[in-house]
Amino acid sequence: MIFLIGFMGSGKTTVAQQLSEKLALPLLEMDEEIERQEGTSIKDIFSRKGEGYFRQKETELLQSIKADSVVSTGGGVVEREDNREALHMGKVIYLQASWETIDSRLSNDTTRPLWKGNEQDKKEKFQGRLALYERAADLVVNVDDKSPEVITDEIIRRLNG
Ligand SMILES: Nc1ncnc2c1ncn2[C@@H]1O[C@H](COP(=O)(O)OP(=O)(O)OP(=O)(O)O)[C@@H](O)[C@H]1O
Ligand SMILES: O=C(O)C1=C[C@@H](O)[C@@H](O)[C@H](O)C1
Ligand SMILES: [Mg+2]
Repeated sequence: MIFLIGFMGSGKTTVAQQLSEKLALPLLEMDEEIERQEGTSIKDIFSRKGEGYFRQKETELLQSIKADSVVSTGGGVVEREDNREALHMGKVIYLQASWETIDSRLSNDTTRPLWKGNEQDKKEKFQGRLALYERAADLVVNVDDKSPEVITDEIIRRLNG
């Protein structure tokens, strides 16, 4: 099992797809799976049922994973202790991106309910998460100024090395 963790916009979804193809493992995109189960968007789940409800679904899904696969997690998966424990069942890869990378990638994004407020609010959320990602990771891969292909190949090389 390979878990990709990292802040919103770090490239988990993009890289997980390529990684699953190259390693010939099934792909599980957690945000997408929750949207499928709930029959609506993450944004809508947050606004109708609240973040607590979403987090509960996220934990249940994580704890239900059995098949060897590449898992693209949601950016907030490291917030709960239960989730951090569940991640130990696999290799945890942290896609580490600078604030500048995240801010420029998400500049026009309106789909992520927790990417909101002024620059300061967003930056605080980003900085508050960094230590959690680092502590949860088996492998830290910096993604700044690298293409998804280069990142994917680096992960495979370092997993085998
Ligand atoms: N290595 C990269 N270089 C340039 N752009 C990238 C790279 N990886 C991802 N992107 C772009 O950045 C945006 C965010 O990427 P992606 O959706 O994969 O992030 P994420 O980590 O899954 O975010 P979230 O946690 O919100 O699901 C997308 O528009 C994607 O095309
Ligand atoms: O960083 C977060 O807390 C989130 C990231 C997204 O992947 C989604 O899981 C949701 O928007 C929450
Ligand atoms: Mg994603």
